[in-house]
Amino acid sequence: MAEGRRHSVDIPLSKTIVALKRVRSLRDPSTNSMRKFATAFDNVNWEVNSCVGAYEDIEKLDTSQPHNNSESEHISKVVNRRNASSRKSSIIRNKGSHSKRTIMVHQSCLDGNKKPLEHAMVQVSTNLMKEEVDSCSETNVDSANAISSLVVEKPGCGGYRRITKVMEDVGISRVGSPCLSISELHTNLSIKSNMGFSTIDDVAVVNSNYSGCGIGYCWSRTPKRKDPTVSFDIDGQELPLLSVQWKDRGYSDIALKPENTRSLSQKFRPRSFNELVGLNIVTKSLTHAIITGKVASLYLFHGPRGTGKTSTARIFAAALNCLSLEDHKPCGSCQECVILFSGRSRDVKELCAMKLNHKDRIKALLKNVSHVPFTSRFRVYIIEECHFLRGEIWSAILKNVEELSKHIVFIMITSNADSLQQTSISQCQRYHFPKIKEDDIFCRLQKICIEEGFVFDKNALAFISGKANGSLQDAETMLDQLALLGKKITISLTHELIGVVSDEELLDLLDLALSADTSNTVRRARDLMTSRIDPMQLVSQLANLIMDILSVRRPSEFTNYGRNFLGKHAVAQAGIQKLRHALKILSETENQLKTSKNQATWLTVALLQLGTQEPSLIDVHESMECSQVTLFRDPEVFDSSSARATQKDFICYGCNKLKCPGINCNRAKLETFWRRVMPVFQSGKLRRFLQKEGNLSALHFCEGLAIATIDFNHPDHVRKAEKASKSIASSFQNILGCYVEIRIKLLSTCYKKKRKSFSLLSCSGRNQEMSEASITEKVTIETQTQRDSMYKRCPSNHDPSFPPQIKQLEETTQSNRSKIPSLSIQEPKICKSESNPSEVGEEVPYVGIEEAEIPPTCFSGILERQKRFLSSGASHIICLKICSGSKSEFSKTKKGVDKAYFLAYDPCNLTPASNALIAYKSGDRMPRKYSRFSSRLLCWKVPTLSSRFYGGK
Ligand SMILES: Nc1ncnc2c1ncn2[C@@H]1O[C@H](COP(=O)(O)OP(=O)(O)OP(=O)(O)O)[C@@H](O)[C@H]1O
Ligand SMILES: [Zn+2]
Repeated sequence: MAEGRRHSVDIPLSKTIVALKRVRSLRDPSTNSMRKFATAFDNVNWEVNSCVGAYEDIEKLDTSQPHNNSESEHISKVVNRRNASSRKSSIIRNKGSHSKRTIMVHQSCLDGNKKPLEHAMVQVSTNLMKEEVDSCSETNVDSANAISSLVVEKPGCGGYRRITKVMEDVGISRVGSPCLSISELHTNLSIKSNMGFSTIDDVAVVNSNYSGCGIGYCWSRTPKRKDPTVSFDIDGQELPLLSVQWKDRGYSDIALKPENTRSLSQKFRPRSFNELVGLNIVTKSLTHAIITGKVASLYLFHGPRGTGKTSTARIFAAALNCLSLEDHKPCGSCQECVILFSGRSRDVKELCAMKLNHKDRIKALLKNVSHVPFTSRFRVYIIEECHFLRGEIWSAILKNVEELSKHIVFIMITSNADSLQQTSISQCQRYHFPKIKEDDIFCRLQKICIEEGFVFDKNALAFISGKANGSLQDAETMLDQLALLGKKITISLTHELIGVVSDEELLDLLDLALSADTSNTVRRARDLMTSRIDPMQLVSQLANLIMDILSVRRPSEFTNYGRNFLGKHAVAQAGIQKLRHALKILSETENQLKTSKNQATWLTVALLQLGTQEPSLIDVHESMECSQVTLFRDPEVFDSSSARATQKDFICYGCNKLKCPGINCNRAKLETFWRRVMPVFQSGKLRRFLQKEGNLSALHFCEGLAIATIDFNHPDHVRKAEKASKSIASSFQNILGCYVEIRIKLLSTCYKKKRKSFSLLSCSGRNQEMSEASITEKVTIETQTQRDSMYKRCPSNHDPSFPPQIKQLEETTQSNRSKIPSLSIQEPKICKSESNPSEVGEEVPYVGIEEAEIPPTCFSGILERQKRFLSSGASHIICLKICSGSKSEFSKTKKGVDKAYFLAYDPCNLTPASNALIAYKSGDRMPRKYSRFSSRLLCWKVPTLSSRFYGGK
C-alpha cells in the first residue's frame, strides 16, 4: 500500500463522489455494463486519505451525524486485535462487476470510535500490475455482491456516515449501479451492527499496510493478506463453523441477498449442483470426485458460453471447501459456503487469463499458490478465458502444478477449446459443457417466471429457448429484458424485442419464394427488412425454419397455416429437394451477406433463387447410387470400371440423362458446379486462371467415375491446364468424392492440334488419347449448341410482349458476338420515377438508374423485370454489382466515373442461358477479363450509379 501511495494524487472526497456519479451516468444502458467506459478508470484507485483539505470537505458536508458507538466498539476490537501497529484505516471499496473502480476511505481513528474522520484522499494508483490483476479479477465479480466490497474499518467513528451522507447528497443510488444506495448501506450496516462481528458481510477489516499476494483482489474481492499466519477474524476459532446463529440471523440471506442482484442471471445463478441445468454428467463426476477425495489439480471446463462453466467452477470450489458433514455439498450455509458465495473467499480466486499473460504475474501467482490455504481446505484458482494464456504461461502452470500442494486446484475455463494446444490440456481433467437443450431452458425460464410472478405465454418462452442457441444465460437475459416491458411476456412482444418475425410470416415468405412468385417475394421481403428485421437475422430464421421442416421436428407445433405449407412444399420428394436446395442457397447467402454492404438486396436475390431448383451434387450422387469412394481408391477396380464405363452410358450432370448429346444440356448447372469447384483449388493462381480462361463444358458420371471436360480458347491455356491437370483432378475429386478424369479441350477450330485427355492416372501413363477428328467435331457441336441454346432461351422469342428494344438489342448482341469487345448497343434511358417500380419498368426495360440516386425501388424494378427472364426459363437472376468492389475505390472514381464498372454478379460464371444483365459506363471498354463474355451477355450502357446503390448514404 505504501508503494501505491507514492503515486497517489490527492483529490477531495466530494470529487470522488461526483466522479462516482459520473461513472454511473457512463454506464452502458443496454448492458448496464461499465466495460465500454472502463478504460479511463482502469487504474484509478479512489482513496480517502489523511489529506487535510479533503477531510475538511467532508466535515463541511456533514458534521451532524451522530456516531454509532455499538458498531464502532465492535469494529475497534477487531482493529486492535488485527494489527495494532499498523496505520488504522477504513476502506470503502466499491467494485462493481464491470466498473473496475475502487473507492478507499482511510481513516486514522486509531483509538476509538468517536473521533471524526481525519483524512480523506483520492488515490490514483499507478501500481499497474496489481491494479490490472485486480481489475481482471473484478470482471468476474458477481454484481449481486457488489456491496460486499464495501469494506469499512471502524464504521462507528462517523466517517462512514459522513461519506454516505455525501453520497446521498450527490444522489448516488444503488439502482442500475454497482454501488449500494445509501439506504441499503445503512440497512446493511445496521444489520451488521445488530449481528455483531460474525455477521459481517459488507464490513471487514483491512490492514492498510497489507500488500497482498501480488495477484490483487480476487473475484470475491477478499482483501489481500501478506502474512498467512496472522489470524483472520473469521477463522472458525471464535465462531462455530456451522453457526446456527448465522443461519438464524439470516447471514447467508444477506450474503446472497437477491434484491441486490441486477439481473435474473445473477439472481438465479445456481449455487448447488442440483440447480445446474443440463449438466448431469459433469455434476455427477465432480460430486463423485469430492466424495471419493479424488480431486485433480487441473481442470478444464470448456463449452459454449452461457452454459454454466463459471457457475459450476464456483460450486465445485464451494463443494471442495464446504464444511458440511453431509454428502450434499456445497451446503450453502456453512461458513465457507457463505463466504464463497458472498464473494469474499480468500482461497477461491477468479482470474482472467488475459491479465495473467505476464511472466511476473504468473510467477507471483505460483509463489502465492505455494502457501497453504488461508481458511479453507482447498485453494481454487478459476482462470477464465484460458485460451488467451500464452504457451509459456501454460508451461509454467503445468510445470508447477504437480509440485504444488495437494490443496491447490486450478480450474481453466474456456469457450474456445479448439484454440488450446494439445500439450497444454493433456494434463487437465476435461469437462465439456454442452449447449443446454431447448426443453431444459424452457423449464428453467418457466420456473423463473413463476418465482418472479411474471404472466407469460408459453410460446414466448419456447421461442426464447430456441433463440438462446443453447445458452441459458442468453435466455435469461432475454427474459430479463422482456420483463422490463411489463409483467406479461407475450410472443408478439418477444418477436418485437428480439427483432424477429413470426413463423407464419416466415412461412408466407418462404411459400412465395418457393412458388417463384417474384413480385410478391420481393415485396414481402422488402416489407420485412425495411421495418422489422435485419437481413442476417432473416436468413438465419428462414434457415432454421427449413431445418425444422426438414427434420419434421415440430409439425404439430405449426399452426394451420404451417400445416398447409407442409402439405404444399414438404410432402413429395421434389418438395423436400426444393427445401434442401433452398437451405443451401440460404447458407451460401449468409456467408455472402457478411461482407456485403447491400444485404437486403442480396437476400432478395437469394430468395428469388429459391424457386428455381437445381439439384445439387448430393442429389446427383444419391440418384446415381454408386460406390465412388471405393472405386476411387482402387485403381484396379477403376480400370475395370472405367472400361465398363466407356462401354456403358454416362449420366450427364447437365441434363441428368444417359447418352447426353449435349444439345439440351443445362449449361447453367455446369456453370454453377464450376463455380463451386473454384474455391477448392488451393492455388489462387490456378483458380484465377481457370476462372478466367476455362469453362466446364461437360460432366458425366458412371459408377464411381466422373469425366469433366474443360474448354479453353487458346492453345497456351490448354498447355497450362494440362500441366495443372493433376491438381484440377484432385479438386474435383474432393468435391465429388469419386475418381475424376479431366479432359482438356481447345475450343477453336483454328487450333487443330492433337489434344490429350487427362485423368489422374494419366500421370502414371494411362492417358487416353482422343482423335483430332473427334475433338474438332465435338467442338463444333458444342459451340453450335451454345448458340442455339442461347437463342432458344432468349425471352423475346417466347414473350411477344417483350419490348422491341430488347429484341433489337439481342439481335445486335448476336451479330456482335464475334467482335470483342462488342459494347455499344443502346443508350440508356433514365429512370423517371423512383417511387413506382412498374413505371420504372415501363420507362426503362430492366435498368433504370438515375445519376443522382439509385433508390431501392429502382432496384426492385430491375428485379421485377427480371421476372420475365425467370418465367421464360432462365435459370439465373443476375443483379448488378460494382465490379471493383470496395466503396473507397468507388468514391475515388466517383467524379470521373470511367473506371467504375457495374457488372453482373460474378460475370465469369455467366452462361448464355443465364440471360444476364451487364451494365457498364458509357463509352468505356469492358475490362478484358470480362470481354470474352460480352458475346453472351445482353449489354446496356448505364450512367453513373450513386453510392446508395451499394448501401452508401
Ligand atoms: N447449466 C446451467 N444451469 C443453471 N443456470 C445456468 C446454466 N448455465 C448458465 N446458467 C445461467 O447463466 C448465468 C451465467 O452462467 P455462467 O457464467 O456459469 O456461464 P458460462 O458458461 O461460464 O458463461 P461464459 O462462458 O459466458 O462465462 C448463470 O448465472 C445462470 O443463471
Ligand atoms: Zn457448506
